[in-house]
Amino acid sequence: MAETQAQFPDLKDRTVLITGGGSGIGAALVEGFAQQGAKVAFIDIAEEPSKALAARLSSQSAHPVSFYHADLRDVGTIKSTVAAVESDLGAIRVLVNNAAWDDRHDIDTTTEEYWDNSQSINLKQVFFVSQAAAPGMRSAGGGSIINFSSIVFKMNPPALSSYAAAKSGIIGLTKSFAGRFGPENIRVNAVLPGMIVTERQLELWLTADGMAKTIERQCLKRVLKAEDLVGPVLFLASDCSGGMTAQSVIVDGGIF
Ligand SMILES: NC(=O)c1ccc[n+]([C@@H]2O[C@H](COP(=O)([O-])OP(=O)(O)OC[C@H]3O[C@@H](n4cnc5c(N)ncnc54)[C@H](O)[C@@H]3O)[C@@H](O)[C@H]2O)c1
Repeated sequence: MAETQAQFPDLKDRTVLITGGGSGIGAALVEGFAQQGAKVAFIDIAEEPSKALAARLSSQSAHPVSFYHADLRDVGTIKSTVAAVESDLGAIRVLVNNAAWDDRHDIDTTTEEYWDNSQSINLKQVFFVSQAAAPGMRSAGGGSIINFSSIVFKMNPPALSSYAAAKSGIIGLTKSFAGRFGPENIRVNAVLPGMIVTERQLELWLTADGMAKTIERQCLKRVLKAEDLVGPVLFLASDCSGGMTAQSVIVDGGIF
């Protein structure tokens, strides 16, 4: 359940597309926007959890929540899926580029194939989903694009070089897109989460010791969860942040 109580009336009936909405932070965002009465579409590669999420939320939201199964590593698939969302729900006014793959790898043994695959999900698709959604936003009079980066690239992570490169690349991409699209009233901002405890993170990467060390570095002495991203993203999506673009918003409990 998304925890934010805030209401952003301008988001009601607005078409919102969230990539990687089937689990983790993306799923909390799907729920958060649905609670605002937005028309929410999300893309994911994970069929079962995504279908279950869409079914659960559709029964309790003003509009049905629409799941589109797609592999974002394929640019043709991105184009056809964005076109399908627009055809079903109208021009996308809010795009949240949330999907990613934070796999660990050793620099010495990383292959070209691994690198290309990692960049295609962590960076390349952010460009092409935004490129595909922008013309509709432009025709509709404007919009808001929110790109998920990470604080991790500032922390010298030894086993995340490709992911860190992509996440820092998203900052540059955000600023370039903001410059290009600002005159068309399309705002583009980045969000940099810190350690966000999700089921997947707990399964794959997080240990009790690692979590304690991160909380030690945070000003806020508690675990941050997916729901902690909902309020900041709703704010960036809403006209309440209408003067903000090209910015990086850190949500890390005060590490930076
Ligand atoms: N969880 C954290 O601690 C943390 C920290 C910093 C930044 N972030 C960023 O926040 C965002 C969400 O993080 P999360 O932990 O919820 O991520 P996650 O890995 O749990 O979720 C990503 C979603 O993207 C989907 N996805 C992966 N590959 C795909 C593909 N090829 N096509 C379509 N969908 C695909 C997955 O199925 C999943 O539902 C990511 O951009 C991540 O980099 C997370």
